[in-house]
Amino acid sequence: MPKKTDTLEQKSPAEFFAENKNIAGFDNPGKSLYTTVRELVENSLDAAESLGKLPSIEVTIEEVTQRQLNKIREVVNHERLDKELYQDHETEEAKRKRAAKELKERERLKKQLEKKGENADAIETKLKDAETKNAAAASKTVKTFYTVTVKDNGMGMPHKDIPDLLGRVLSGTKYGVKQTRGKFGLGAKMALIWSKMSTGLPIQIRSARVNQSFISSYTLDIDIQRNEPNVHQSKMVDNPDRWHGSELSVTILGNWQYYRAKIMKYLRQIAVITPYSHFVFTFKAEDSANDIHVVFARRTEKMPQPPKATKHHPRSVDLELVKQLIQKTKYSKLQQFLCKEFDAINSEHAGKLIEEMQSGAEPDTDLRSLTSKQILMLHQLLHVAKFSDPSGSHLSPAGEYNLRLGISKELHPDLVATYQGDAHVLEGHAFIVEAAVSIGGRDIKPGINIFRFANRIPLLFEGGSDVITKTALKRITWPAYKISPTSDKVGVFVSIVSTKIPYKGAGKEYIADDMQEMVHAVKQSIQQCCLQLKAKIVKQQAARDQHQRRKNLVKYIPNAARAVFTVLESMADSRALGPKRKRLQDEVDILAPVKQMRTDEDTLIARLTEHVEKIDSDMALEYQVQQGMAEGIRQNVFLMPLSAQQ
Ligand SMILES: Nc1ncnc2c1ncn2[C@@H]1O[C@H](COP(=O)(O)OP(=O)(O)OP(=O)(O)O)[C@@H](O)[C@H]1O
Repeated sequence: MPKKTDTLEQKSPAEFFAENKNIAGFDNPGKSLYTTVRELVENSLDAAESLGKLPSIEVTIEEVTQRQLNKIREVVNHERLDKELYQDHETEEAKRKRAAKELKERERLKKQLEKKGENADAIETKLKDAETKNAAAASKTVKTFYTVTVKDNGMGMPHKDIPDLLGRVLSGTKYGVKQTRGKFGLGAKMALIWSKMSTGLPIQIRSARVNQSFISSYTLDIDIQRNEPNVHQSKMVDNPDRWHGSELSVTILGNWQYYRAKIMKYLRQIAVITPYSHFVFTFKAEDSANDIHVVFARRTEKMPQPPKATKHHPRSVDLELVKQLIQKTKYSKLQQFLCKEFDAINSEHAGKLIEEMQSGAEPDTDLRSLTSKQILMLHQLLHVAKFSDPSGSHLSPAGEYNLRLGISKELHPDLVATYQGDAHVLEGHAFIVEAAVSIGGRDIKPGINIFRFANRIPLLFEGGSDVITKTALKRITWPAYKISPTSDKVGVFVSIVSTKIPYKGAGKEYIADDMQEMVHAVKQSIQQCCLQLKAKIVKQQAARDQHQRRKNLVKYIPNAARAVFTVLESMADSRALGPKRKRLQDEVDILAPVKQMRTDEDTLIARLTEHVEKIDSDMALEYQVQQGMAEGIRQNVFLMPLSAQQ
């Protein structure tokens, strides 16, 4: 029995997500800054790619101090009356103790670095870094705010839909069966909810559709209790240049200091997976000396074919979805409905399925007259009947070319191998796994460095539980491919695309490791890259061995020549030649040139060097021939004279 005081309450979706921000990746101010950038950038990429436009995206983060924020909000910045009331107040005694502790820590660090043999400049830089970190920690009670602005050249949003798209949680245009980065209709709204909770400032939007004569300009926030947009201002501004795209700007509480590395890593990885995009990133600090400006330039105009919307696969639909489809479809007859609304069912197949239902329904039964029982039977049958798998042709993987290009441009590895697998199926949704494995390169640490992507988004958090991390670390026998998982600098890049990425959670951080189909496809694609690398590594190793052998032989030539020449000299000098010595002299006749001083030590060195080089190139040729034969059947090429074409 509920207690009398128990009152029934209902929450709107916006309230739920405001109270459980971590579910959507807004765990703390730093992570919220990261997720805001990420959600806006991903919307921009979706918007440009769906138009078939090469994305050009500008990301700006501008530091806003509490004072500046108050000015924007028209709140008077008051002087503190009682300093002791404040968290950041430090007594003289506490200040003295902190300074002593920092000095001690500095000395300890200095000694440690000197012991490691670091030079004076490096020591000074590291001490400065440590001081900056201390200062950041000491000032952690001082809150910093940021205005995040992301501008794109995408398809823009219809004027009348903007309030709903950006001010109502769980509304969006990406719920269909199509590969998109966005899926939940949540990301941009979470940024708005966080801005409302942390600064109270609304979001600013400018947006224009292709060939639109005006630019929509909105200032809006969200009524969290009602899950409704709250429009402060809406205008249509002239668009003489026919600009199209969107620009969203939101001011939130954040922590650049702690999340700077993650944000930069995110941008760099998104540049790897979309080398056809152009990103301009600017950080405007309060002190302009700390400003950052980075351009991730477009390296190719070759964009993957955009993903296509597809139909629901019969194995992927639940009972509710079947009912919804029946309500929404424009088709009125059962047979038509089955073959038009589902993937993998043609008209004949639909007829057979209806017969198999044995429910009294006929191919031309009116859909709206189906009883609940008949719908139940249909749903059951869709999950037990045999259907061909979705083909995956509607998906848009990055492609081996783009993957290789992105990795080469950002990391400059010594070796890289790529592989794109066939389409596989998970709960009625097709997915494709692509992989690349690289060796060496810039900013890569010795060991296995994993880069995860899903629907061309980098995944940077919760890697430990992810199917890609677990497979790369536990299911690949690296030494079998002549790769050392501890001392080689190995980059493992895996990108999964699907109409439904099986993320754990709305934060889109990782894909679970408990789906056999996924585990198998990820493992296979990494292994295929490793096989290609093994062939290259073996060749490199053989070339290195050969080079070493030659080096060793050449190294001993002067000694050997000297020894041989001394022997020859003493033989030539010898007056008493026995019969055996005579025979040798007849057969080889090498002593005469020595006697006449036509052969000296240098001649021997030159001849020996010539001989080593000849043997070396003979062996190299033999090796090439063997390799050529080992690499499989060659196709004959027939050449004909140009005159034969007439
Ligand atoms: N830059 C943009 N250009 C065009 N449309 C946009 C842009 N940003 C957002 N939208 C529209 O607003 C909708 C809502 O965006 P939101 O980020 O809230 O969710 P989503 O991208 O659909 O899904 P998810 O929560 O998984 O990111 C999108 O579906 C899209 O239609």
